[in-house]
Amino acid sequence: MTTIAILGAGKIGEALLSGLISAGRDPADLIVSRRSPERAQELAQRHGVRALDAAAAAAAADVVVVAVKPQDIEPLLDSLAPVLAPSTLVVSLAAGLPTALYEARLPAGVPVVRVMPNTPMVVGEAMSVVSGGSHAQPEHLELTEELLRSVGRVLRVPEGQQDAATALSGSGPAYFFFLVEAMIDAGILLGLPRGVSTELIIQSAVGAAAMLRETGDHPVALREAVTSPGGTTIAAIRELENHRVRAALLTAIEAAALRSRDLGRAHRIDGPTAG
Ligand SMILES: NC(=O)C1=CN([C@@H]2O[C@H](COP(=O)(O)OP(=O)(O)OC[C@H]3O[C@@H](n4cnc5c(N)ncnc54)[C@H](OP(=O)(O)O)[C@@H]3O)[C@@H](O)[C@H]2O)C=CC1
Ligand SMILES: O=C(O)[C@@H]1CCC=N1
Repeated sequence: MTTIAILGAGKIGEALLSGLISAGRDPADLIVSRRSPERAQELAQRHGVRALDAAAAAAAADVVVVAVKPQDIEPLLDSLAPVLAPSTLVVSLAAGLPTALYEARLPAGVPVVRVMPNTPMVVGEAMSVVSGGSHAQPEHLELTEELLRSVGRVLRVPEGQQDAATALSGSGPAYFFFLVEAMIDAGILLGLPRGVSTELIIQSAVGAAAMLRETGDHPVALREAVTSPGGTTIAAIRELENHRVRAALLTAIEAAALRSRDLGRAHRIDGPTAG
């Protein structure tokens, strides 16, 4: 069986861990690592997996998933370099970090695949966007995609599209949660009990998402079908347009992509950037 080490089992790392276990992967084949050994042990006990420090976990694994914050990558790669060889596949989930950074810091020939997943992997509904580095062979991409398909959908893109993908689907669930939160508050403003407002909005979100996926209809057509002449929806849409919500989304998502690019640029490929 393939042994998988998740280095940095925080929010997205634990989401992957629980998604893989729910999808039927044997916990005996999974290892987790966190900076705090106590937190790693606690997580390991909760999921019935092993906890090791990063270097020991990587040495014992066939696939090393890197899920630390981009700011924490340098010391981690320094600790992994002595234990990794080209027989181990490195899968990076970190926003902004190019495969070239890993390739420069790890032994020659280690295959690296860059992935931008998202948290809905806890319910098997992730969107994961995958790109291979220069030593990644078709079998490395296929193995990565097989793992990620067990927790959702997978799309392969050129690495140059990863910052955009990060802004769209990596961060995307947060935009929907933000919208839902605001819509629930609107129900409170209108005098509904919070529980009622929450149920109305969540079911509307689930229903709208299911229609988008299952009908394949364009979002404009689906919105137009809700928007009766002289009715309630167009009154709300006028306010959304007055408040430039569409422009705000374009600017917000562009800001996320620029931030992803900057996170990558903060690391010189041949060594840490001073200051
Ligand atoms: N959250 C999300 O929705 C998504 C996040 N990502 C990417 O995933 C990465 C992690 O993000 P997120 O999960 O939100 O962050 P978290 O802070 O929740 O998790 C980061 C984890 O890394 C651990 N860590 C740091 N250094 C080491 C080390 N040397 N060895 C082992 N573990 C270490 C931390 O351990 P400790 O807790 O003990 O300090 C922590 O658990 C980022 O690069 C982000 O860009 C990608 C897609 C979506
Ligand atoms: O906010 C972040 O930086 C990470 C990457 C994508 C989602 N969360």
